Amino acid sequence: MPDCRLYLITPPRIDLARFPEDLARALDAGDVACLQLRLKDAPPDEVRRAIDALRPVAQSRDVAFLLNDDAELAAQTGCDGAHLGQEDGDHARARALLREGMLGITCHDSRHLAMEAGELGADYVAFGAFFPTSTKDAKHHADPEILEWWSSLFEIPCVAIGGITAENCAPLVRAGADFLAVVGAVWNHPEGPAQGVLAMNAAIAAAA
Ligand SMILES: Cc1ncc(COP(=O)(O)OP(=O)(O)O)c(N)n1
Ligand SMILES: Cc1ncsc1CCOP(=O)(O)O
Ligand SMILES: [Mg+2]
Repeated sequence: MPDCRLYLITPPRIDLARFPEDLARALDAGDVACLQLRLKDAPPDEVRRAIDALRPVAQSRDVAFLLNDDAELAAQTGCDGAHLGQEDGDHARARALLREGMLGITCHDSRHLAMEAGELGADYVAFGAFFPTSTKDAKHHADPEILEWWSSLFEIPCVAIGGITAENCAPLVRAGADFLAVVGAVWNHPEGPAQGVLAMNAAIAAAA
C-alpha cells in the first residue's frame, strides 16, 4: 500500500434514499482510508440520520468514519472521530470528548496552527487549499512546501485538501502528504464515483 492514501469527503448535499448505495460502490472500487461526513448547514436531525445510514457502510469496510464540525455529536454517535476547523469550537475540549477517537484539525497554510494542533493531540493536520475548488469558498492557499516541511519534522500525518484531482495530485504525494482529501475528484468524476476512486488511487500509486 502506498504511503499516501485517499481521504474521501461526502458531497455537500446527499439524498439518503440513494447515497448509501453510491457510497458502497465508491468504497468498493479501491482503497479509501477514511470518509468524512460533511453536510454543511444541514439541521442536526438530518446529520444524525446520515450518520446512522452511512457509518455502517464505511465501518463495515474498515474505512474510518469521521464527522465534520461537531466533535460532541461524533462522540455520541459512534463515529471514529471528527474533523474541526479553526472556527469549530474548543479543540482541547474536542480532544477530551473524543477520547481515543481521531481528531483532525484544519491548519490552512499555517505552520504555527499546525504545531499548535500537534501539541494539542491532533491525529492529523490538514493543509489547503492547494488548488482552486468549487466545493468551498476557500480563503487560504497552501503550497506543497508546507507538506515537505511538516513531514520532514513531525510524525503526525498531514492531509492535503482543495481542488485535488488525479491529474494534479502528484506534487502533493511527492511532497509528503499522508492523505489526499477530495470531494469533486470522486463525486463529480465524469464516469462516476467508482471511477473517481480508481483514478485517484492510480495517480497516487504512479506518483509515489
Ligand atoms: C480533511 C479536511 N481538511 C480541511 C477541512 C476544512 O475544514 P473547515 O476549515 O472547518 O471548513 P469546513 O469543511 O467546515 O467548511 C475539512 N473539512 N476536511
Ligand atoms: C472542505 C475544503 N476545505 C478546504 S478546500 C475544501 C473543499 C475540498 O473539495 P474539493 O476536493 O472538491 O476541492
Ligand atoms: Mg469546519
